[in-house]
Parts: sequence; structure tokens; C-alpha cells
Amino acid sequence: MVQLISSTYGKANVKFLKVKKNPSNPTEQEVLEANVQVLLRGKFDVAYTKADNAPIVPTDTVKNTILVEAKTTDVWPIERFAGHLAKHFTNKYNQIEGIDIQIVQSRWTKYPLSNGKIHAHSFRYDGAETRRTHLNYDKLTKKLLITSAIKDLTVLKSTGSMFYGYNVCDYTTLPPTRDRILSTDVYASWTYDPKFIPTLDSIFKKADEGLFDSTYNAARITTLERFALENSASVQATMYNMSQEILEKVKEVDTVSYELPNKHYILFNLEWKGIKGNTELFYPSPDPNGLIKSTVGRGKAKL
Ligand SMILES: O=c1[nH]c(=O)c2[nH]c(=O)[nH]c2[nH]1
Repeated sequence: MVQLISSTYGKANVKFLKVKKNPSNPTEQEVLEANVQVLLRGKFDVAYTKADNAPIVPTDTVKNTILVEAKTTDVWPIERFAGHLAKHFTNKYNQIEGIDIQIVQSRWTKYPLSNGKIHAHSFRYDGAETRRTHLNYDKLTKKLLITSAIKDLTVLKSTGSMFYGYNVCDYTTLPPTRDRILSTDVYASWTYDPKFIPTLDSIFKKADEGLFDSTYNAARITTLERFALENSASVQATMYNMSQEILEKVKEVDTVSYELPNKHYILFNLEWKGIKGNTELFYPSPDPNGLIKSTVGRGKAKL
């Protein structure tokens, strides 16, 4: 005797690029390139256990829906579009009881020409860095959780980073340092407190008020500025400080998480060549890398 314990299905890697034209100046444009994943859950057990496809909304229909809705509704910011898709799928189909949506947005950035003016419809691909959102909604309990993120924001500082005072034992070879290179691919994510976004409709209101864009900007600027300005005691201490600053800046954020690989750059030993005290020439050591993760939330008020 076996039983289906859990299931979910949908379409992944549904990609589109949408152009937004300024109505009073149609060559002034914005673009949004997205990769969308929509996974459905609900009354689908018979499809797995009885080979009965009757309840299945085909994943092809899921793909068509994402594309049609991307054309016919506002996709800025991605949190609004995730909310719109969640509402569409859970309202239209009785058998759908919950939905999990992830949207990854590429960075296309307008750039200045030699006259100093930003061009109206030319964009530079800003590398691997992405803006993301992850929405999970349960129709039965009405539970809604939105987590947004920045991923693969690669940074390096050539001084202003230390690491000393750590546990030393008979397995330790690492020398302590008060000046090292620090480099990482930032994956920062933040959950919104459901108190401020309790329903799918409240997403649209918060999007209109600019909450999702301003939080994304606050998280990105805080990450970049803390990274630059702080004489880092460790990756751990710096990521905690970044998290704390984001929580202080945005009351609607409940928790902030970072996942930071420590991408080591190691000094070449050139003493064999008679060059002593090299502090300028490093080699990147792709593996192994440190990997440091944390989640920071708001402390409970003392009674
Ligand atoms: O910032 C750091 N944190 C560590 O935990 C660690 N471990 C290590 O070898 N180097 C570093 N650097």
C-alpha cells in the first residue's frame, strides 16, 4: 500500500520581454525580461493515482496564461505580476488550492551617451545579477508569503576586510589577517511581513505605493554601501550588519537572509624569485570556497 504524500506541477522557464512605451513619447521605453515558474497544487491526486487527467490544467495552458497575462496586465514590478497570476489561477480553477510562483528579472540598464544623456530605448545587459520574487499562496488558509531577492550581485573589495581572532586548533593553518581581499556573489532575500500584505489584492496597492521597488533599492544600496564602507571583521559580521540595516529601513520586511560564498583570493608566494612581502599579486581560488548563510529577524519585544 502506497500513498501520494505531496505533489505540485506547472511550467518552468517561461520567458518574455515586455516593452513599456511612454504614451506621450513612444520612443521613450522601458523593458522587463523575465523568467517565470508557476507551480499548482490542489485536487490533482487522481491524475497521479488513477491516471485520470480530468482535473489537470495542462502545463501548456499555464504557459499560455503567463504570456497572455504578461501582455494584458502591468508586469512592473514583478511582485505585482506574481500577485496577478496567483489571483488568476486560484480564481479561475476550482481544483487549484495553492500556487507557487517565482519570477527572475534580468537587469537591462539604460546607459548615458557621450553627450551625458541617458538614451531613451537602449539598454546594457548588467551581467548575471537578477532581481527575483517568490510568492506562495494557499487558497484554503489564505496564507500568503512573498519573498523577494537579489542574486548574483558580484562584488570585490581589495582592502578593508579582516579575519582574525578565530578558533585555533591543531587543524588550523590559516594565518590571521587585518587586510585581505573580500569577494562574493551576493544572494540577499527578504520576506514581507504578512501583516502588511495580508491578501492578494493588497499586493497591488503596495505595488502602486512603490513598496517593492523601494525595498529592492534599499536592499541593493545597503548591501553595496555596507560592503564598501565597513572594515569587515568577517563575512558573518558584515552580512548581519547589512540585514540589520535593511530591517531598520523597511518596516514591512520581516526577515532578511544572505547567502554569501567567500571567493578566496590568495597571495602568490614569490619568495622563490627573491620578491619578499608581496601584497599586490593574488590568484583567484575558485574552489573550495567558504559559504556563509544567515537569516535575521526582528527580536520579540521584551514584556
Ligand atoms: O569571513 C570569514 N569567515 C569565516 O568563517 C572564514 N573562515 C575562513 O577560513 N576565512 C573566513 N572568513
